[in-house]
Amino acid sequence: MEDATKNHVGSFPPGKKITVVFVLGGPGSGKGTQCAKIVDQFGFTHLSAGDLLREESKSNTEQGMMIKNIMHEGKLVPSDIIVKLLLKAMLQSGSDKFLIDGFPRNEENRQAYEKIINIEPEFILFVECPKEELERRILNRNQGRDDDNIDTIRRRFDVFQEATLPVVQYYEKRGKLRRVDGAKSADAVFEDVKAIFSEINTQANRGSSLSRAQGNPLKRFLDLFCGE
Ligand SMILES: Nc1ncnc2c1ncn2[C@@H]1O[C@H](COP(=O)(O)OP(=O)(O)O)[C@@H](O)[C@H]1O
Ligand SMILES: Nc1ccn([C@@H]2O[C@H](COP(=O)(O)OP(=O)(O)O)[C@@H](O)[C@H]2O)c(=O)n1
Ligand SMILES: [Mg+2]
Repeated sequence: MEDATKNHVGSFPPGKKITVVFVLGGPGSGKGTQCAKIVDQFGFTHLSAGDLLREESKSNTEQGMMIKNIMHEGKLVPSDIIVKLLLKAMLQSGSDKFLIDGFPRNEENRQAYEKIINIEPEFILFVECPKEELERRILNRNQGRDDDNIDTIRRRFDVFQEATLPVVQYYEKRGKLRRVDGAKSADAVFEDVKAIFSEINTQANRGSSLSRAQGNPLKRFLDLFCGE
């Protein structure tokens, strides 16, 4: 991977409110589809953890090859890698409203995010959909994805069940979960999504999501990952 210390990626302007929404749901539930609609209507910056990893996997490095193999197996990439990619993309975007799609997918992802980025999510949009429908959608997705084959799909379902659902429950216990029925048409799902996002828009002036007490996230990132 490119060494972030060699790039000036900037930092979040001090005092600026940074809004983060996590978007979770089974593989094929329509996370990416809804995120595109939210971007159009609410002006968020969409960061797909899977897309960032797919891009990184193209680099002709040991890490690129490792990511490619893990994704092909339907397993989860180590959290430090994905959190680094997310933070870099957030800082480079210059945006202050982020939809983080497909993250956190396990407890380790969640803890790494808290340690390194630590911007309290406004809420977690959870797109629910039955397994049979997920399988049907993925097999018809036609995006040429290496992991959209029946063997990998089954393993991704297992990972979702075993690793991601506990994270969903974690946020549910804290009153942060906003569920939508993803089995409806994409436009019908978006009607429900709109209602949820309109709610945060009207609360836009309620204090900062960014925990300033934690200091500059870029500095924490460099300290934690790049040593000296
Ligand atoms: N509500 C929906 N009804 C039917 N098909 C959908 C719906 N939402 C998305 N799709 C289709 O299902 C596939 C998976 O959607 P995608 O947004 O890539 O899901 P995810 O990002 O959760 O894996 C895509 O081919 C997409 O066009
Ligand atoms: N937080 C994440 C997100 C994705 N990934 C990897 O990326 C793959 C594809 O993720 P994705 O979000 O693009 O998949 P969909 O849910 O959109 O089908 C996952 O199966 C994992 O191998 C990961 O390791 N960690
Ligand atoms: Mg997706």
